[in-house]
Amino acid sequence: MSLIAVENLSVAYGANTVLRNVDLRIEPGEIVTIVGPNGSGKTSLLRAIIGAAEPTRGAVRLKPGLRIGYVPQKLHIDQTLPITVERFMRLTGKVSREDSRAALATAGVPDLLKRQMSRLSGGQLQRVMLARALITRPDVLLLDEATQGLDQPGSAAFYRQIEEVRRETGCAVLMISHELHVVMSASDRVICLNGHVCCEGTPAVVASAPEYRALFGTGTGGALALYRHDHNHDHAHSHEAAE
Ligand SMILES: Nc1ncnc2c1ncn2[C@@H]1O[C@H](COP(=O)(O)OP(=O)(O)OP(=O)(O)O)[C@@H](O)[C@H]1O
Repeated sequence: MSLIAVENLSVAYGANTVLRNVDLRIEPGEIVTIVGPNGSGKTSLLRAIIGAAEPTRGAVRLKPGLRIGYVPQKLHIDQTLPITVERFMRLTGKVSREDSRAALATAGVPDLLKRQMSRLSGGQLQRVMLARALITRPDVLLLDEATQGLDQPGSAAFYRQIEEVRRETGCAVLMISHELHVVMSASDRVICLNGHVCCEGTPAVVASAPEYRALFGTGTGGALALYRHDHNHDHAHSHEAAE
């Protein structure tokens, strides 16, 4: 059974239908990326999956007992409110220090427990958010543009961390991103959304699909070129280069 099965889903806000007849399945352990223009319904799709948006048609079926970890788009930390990473990790429930440490280690930031949230860099903050989502040992991680505000090497490093998390925990990943070329190389499957599923498939298939090209225009050539470029290098080398 799929972890998540979205069947003929439509979502509307009042009279404004933002998703129409969307079908999507997430299988264990796969990394799936949703791309699409602003306002194309990407966040609404994630909200429908976590039960925060009501379908007007169709359904979202979750595997019984499915554990979901959610990393939101951006968290605004009040600079005047002192809170350590350790406290932040415990805000949503009873979490042992060992579990916090383990989750931070999996997220690639093992030494941040005592740090102030407001003093973290953008990349560190996103990893702490990732760690918090990992605390419940999710079967699937949902990430909503988790690299917003990071520079390109920062984003690339974050996505490599996601691959590492998948390798270590075996969880599936469904993420939204605007950074097509960075994300594409980290994804097993890409879904191009524009109110409906325009096209989907492996990164290379989607990048060359006419529907995708129509939506992303001139950016597409660059994305495709970069995607190919990434794969012309062996992995060890490209990892070093992007650090
Ligand atoms: N709570 C809401 N009430 C009314 N309209 C909404 C609400 N949330 C989103 N919308 C509208 O639904 C459409 C889809 O929004 P959504 O946030 O799902 O798109 P998105 O693809 O994630 O966009 P972006 O890339 O800009 O984050 C937009 O036109 C938006 O204005």
